[in-house]
Amino acid sequence: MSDPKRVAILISGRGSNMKALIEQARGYEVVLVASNKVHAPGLDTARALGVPTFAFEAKRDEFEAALERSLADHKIGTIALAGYMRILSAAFIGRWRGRILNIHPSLLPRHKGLDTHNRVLAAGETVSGCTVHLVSEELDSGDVIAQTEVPVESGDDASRLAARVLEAEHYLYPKALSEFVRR
Ligand SMILES: Nc1nc2c(c(=O)[nH]1)N[C@@H](CN(C=O)c1ccc(C(=O)N[C@@H](CCC(=O)O)C(=O)O)cc1)CN2
Ligand SMILES: NCC(=O)N[C@@H]1O[C@H](COP(=O)([O-])[O-])[C@@H](O)[C@H]1O
Repeated sequence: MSDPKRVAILISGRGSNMKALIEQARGYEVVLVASNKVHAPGLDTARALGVPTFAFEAKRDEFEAALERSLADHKIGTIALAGYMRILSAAFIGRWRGRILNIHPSLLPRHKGLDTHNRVLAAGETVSGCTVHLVSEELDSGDVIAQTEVPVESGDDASRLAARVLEAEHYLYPKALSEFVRR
């Protein structure tokens, strides 16, 4: 039987949000870190923190089928995407509706998709931020769970803004997940 408090994190890269979710876990347990990239640096971080990992490189459907077997084996009830750089299939979303969260580095619904910080700067925004949202079939369009505003400062480039927003993400995501699993 799956348990909403048993969380799997999906990553594709360094996983700094994954590290924050593991280290600041309150009211939930991260029991698996999974990746579609076998050399994702975040996998080493997870192992160093004592969290079991699953990594497999395959076409989307094949990866998702193997992932779901691992999720079932670990009795996962909630999935947290953390820099997972792949679109989840509609079939997967349908089976996990309402149980997948993601963090996005803008104030959704503004600036969905990739290259977010450059687009925020190009739009002349004075305030940016990050959003924890439910994951639906349409990219970055699920219900908003939590948001934090972050100022855009004069002289910001994408890298400086990204670093400021990432700091806010590392606070927002664990807090939002802790409240989500208790809802
Ligand atoms: N079905 C959904 N899947 C995902 C969502 C979502 O809202 N619905 N959120 C994304 C968010 N994201 C990163 O966090 C993300 C955004 C865009 C892309 C993307 O365009 N990927 C391309 C190429 C990826 C690759 O190089 O393999 C693609 O999948 O065609 C990825 C991630 C996470 N998934
Ligand atoms: N659209 C998704 C997206 O842009 N996600 C962003 O990728 C970074 C991953 O960092 P991390 O791997 O260190 O957590 C984070 O800033 C996250 O918001």
